[in-house]
Amino acid sequence: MFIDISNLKKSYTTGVVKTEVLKGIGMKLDKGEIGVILGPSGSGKSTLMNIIGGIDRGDSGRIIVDGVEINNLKDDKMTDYRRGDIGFVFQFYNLVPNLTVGENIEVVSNISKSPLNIDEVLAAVEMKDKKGRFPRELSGGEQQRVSIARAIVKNPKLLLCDEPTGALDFVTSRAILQLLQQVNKKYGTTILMITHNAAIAAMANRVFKVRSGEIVEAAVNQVIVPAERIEW
Ligand SMILES: Nc1ncnc2c1ncn2[C@@H]1O[C@H](COP(=O)(O)OP(=O)(O)OP(=O)(O)O)[C@@H](O)[C@H]1O
Repeated sequence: MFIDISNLKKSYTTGVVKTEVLKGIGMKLDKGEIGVILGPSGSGKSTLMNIIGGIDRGDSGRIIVDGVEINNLKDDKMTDYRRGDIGFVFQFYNLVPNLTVGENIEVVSNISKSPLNIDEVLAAVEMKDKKGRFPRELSGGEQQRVSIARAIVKNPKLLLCDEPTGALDFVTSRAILQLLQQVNKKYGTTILMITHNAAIAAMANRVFKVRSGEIVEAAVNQVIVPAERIEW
């Protein structure tokens, strides 16, 4: 198992109020698979993903990623893990506005141990001809392509996508999902994606339904639907 989580718990305390956000999560994902996390707003999806990505820590439980128990890592090792092994894609792209497309990718490539070739990655996301543009000169879908290129240039073991199509229309969303499926095939990158959209689950190997901090259903898809055939 590439991701193997058991009994993960997490609470946040605001003032005197303690909220249990993750109540004993268990989930598994194999190397090279696509996993989709489905669930309503506030159910704990981003908290779970942030813990898997080393942005946050669980209070208790076991979180093994590629054979390493990450919840016990010292801060500097956690930073190495987050920087080296994990690619992040968010709903609102988070590109640096005063850097060009190429430069946005270069800043990540420069601090990576074994980066992929920038032009190859830009070609993979069909943005090679826009390398010199600034983010404001791109559509939302194009900005998301660049943010995917930035996430994969470091050749991450795991690509974490939090609502990657949340701000995009249907056609653009589907193109982005197709791109993620292509990245998964071309580079063998394991992908874990959060979405509100149940239709997207059809392109995943495994689907995890989260409600109020618990996995209420974990399903394995026998048939993986190509993203271009998904409708909603
Ligand atoms: N840093 C924090 N401090 C306090 N409470 C937090 C913190 N982060 C998240 N929460 C709370 O934890 C709960 C789960 O939040 P989380 O962002 O994980 O949900 P989500 O399923 O990703 O929601 P959405 O789909 O709206 O992004 C929410 O009630 C939220 O208010």
